[in-house]
Amino acid sequence: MRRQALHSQEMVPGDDAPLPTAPDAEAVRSASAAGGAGTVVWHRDDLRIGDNPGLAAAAAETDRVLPLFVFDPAFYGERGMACDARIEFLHDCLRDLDRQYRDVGGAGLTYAHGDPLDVLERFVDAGWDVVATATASGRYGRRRDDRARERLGVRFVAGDGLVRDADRPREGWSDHVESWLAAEPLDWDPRSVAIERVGSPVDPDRMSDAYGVDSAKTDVPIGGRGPARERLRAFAEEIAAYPGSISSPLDAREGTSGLSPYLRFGCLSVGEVHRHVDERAPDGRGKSMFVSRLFWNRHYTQKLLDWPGWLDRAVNPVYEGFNSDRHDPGLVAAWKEGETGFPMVDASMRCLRETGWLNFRMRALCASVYFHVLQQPWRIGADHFYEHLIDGDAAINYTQWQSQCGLIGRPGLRLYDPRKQVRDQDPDGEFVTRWIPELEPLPSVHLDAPEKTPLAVQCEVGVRIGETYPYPIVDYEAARSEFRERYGAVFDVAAARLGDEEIARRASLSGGVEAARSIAADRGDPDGAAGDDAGGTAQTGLDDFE
Ligand SMILES: Cc1cc2nc3c(=O)[nH]c(=O)nc-3n(C[C@H](O)[C@H](O)[C@H](O)COP(=O)(O)OP(=O)(O)OC[C@H]3O[C@@H](n4cnc5c(N)ncnc54)[C@H](O)[C@@H]3O)c2cc1C
Repeated sequence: MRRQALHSQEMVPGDDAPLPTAPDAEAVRSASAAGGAGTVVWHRDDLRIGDNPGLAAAAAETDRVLPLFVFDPAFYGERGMACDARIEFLHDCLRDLDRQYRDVGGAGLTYAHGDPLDVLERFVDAGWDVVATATASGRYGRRRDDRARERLGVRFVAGDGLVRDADRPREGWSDHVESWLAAEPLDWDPRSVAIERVGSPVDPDRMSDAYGVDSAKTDVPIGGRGPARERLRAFAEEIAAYPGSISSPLDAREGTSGLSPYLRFGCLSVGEVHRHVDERAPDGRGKSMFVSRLFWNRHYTQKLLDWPGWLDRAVNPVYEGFNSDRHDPGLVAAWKEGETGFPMVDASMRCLRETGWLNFRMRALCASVYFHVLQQPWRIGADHFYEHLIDGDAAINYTQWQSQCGLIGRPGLRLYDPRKQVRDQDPDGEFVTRWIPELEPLPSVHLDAPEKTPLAVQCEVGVRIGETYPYPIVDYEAARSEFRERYGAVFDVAAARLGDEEIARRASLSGGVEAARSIAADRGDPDGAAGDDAGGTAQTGLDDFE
């Protein structure tokens, strides 16, 4: 059975938790009676004490804060859709957050376990207020936060650069983010507040034991602010090399910032990263390209804030269920295992499973081949990425998947050719043979399409395509043309749907509702005339955020 998604509507967390809800009500009551109640700061994906909107707001209003992290059973075990390596990374970040509080003279972080609402209720009943930093989440997190607000009066403090409560969030959006990035960090004075803690029987080690967390991944970064700051400092010094390192899967591992897991868990704020690079990194193309990526981070996160359906429904209803009738578990399994017969895809998928990270280009390639060539349902692929990525971020992962697959219905769909990617990004076959050692003996000139290697060469080097390594699992050219035909056949109808106010809003394009409407006007045909060039090879850059 496939794992239940965290964001699914039906999820009921906590019903099979192997640990009791903790700390218990009595422990909370007696700690509160001893020193009086103040404000609980409920940490979620903001695992830092600096530049933290929720914490800064609490510290400004009270002289007693209690930082709390609740281990939610929904994120663990079979239903959690998080690989053990991501959980271990989270646990590193939590130990580090505990240290951050102790380093400024506080008692540390209180750990709890259970349905967050049940845990928070114990504090509210004992007289505490609760504050949290607002975040963009899917249906599960949204429902949890709505209930926390309504039932317990939890206050969510915005400050992440996203536009909330606006009728048209995309109007003036870039200016808004730019001025947010230029703002001063949210400081607070640790000497002005007592940082309290309630003893609890749970901590990261106990959670790992209880849920059997034991990662087999390798080369995974250590979580926490120290490693994050070190990575940021080193990257800023080498930023000039960034543009040349982005596309190759080998160069990117050291040449891009590697900050994504730290941003995902909030060890660093986006603003802090921006400030450091702005002040310390040399001006040039590397710096401006990197800063544009920080905008993309906010852009894709804004999309999820604008419409939670990104996680489970095609943004353009015309593409809902596309490829579902062709679902072939054998093709999906081959893609997940790195056994498709397309070396760049297979090397990337094995690398993802083993290390939990891939550069942007290879993520896009694997998503493209999965949806456009193997023609499989997008969400199964997106869930697999989400499970294995250490930086697995619901907002970015699922919106990127839908964009890469072409589910928005805008022109400029990009189809990646896995053989060209070998020739362009790995001409010596270093990446491919690192992850597919069975191809090591093959001369690198054959690594883009091993099935075309002359039999005499195969015999000579002892690699038999079809035995040592699979033939391509589908005929690339035929599958691609078939996809283009199927996709193109409904493209004009899909483009027309972008003219609907509701669809235009949920698409959350960088140009807002107007941009969606103009696609509908230029390319849409509600009566469904086939767009024979739709899904063509147009290579849009990402500078328009798609
Ligand atoms: C199908 C697919 C799924 C993805 N899933 C995720 C995910 O779950 N989590 C995630 O953080 N990124 C995701 N990305 C975006 C991107 O691949 C990663 O952010 C990047 O590879 C992380 O490495 P880095 O920190 O060294 O990146 P850098 O190039 O150093 O970029 C710095 C930061 O900018 C942001 N960023 C960079 N590229 C993008 C982008 N295209 N979209 C949005 N933000 C971006 C990230 O926060 C990143 O950490 C996905 C991309 C694709 C195509």
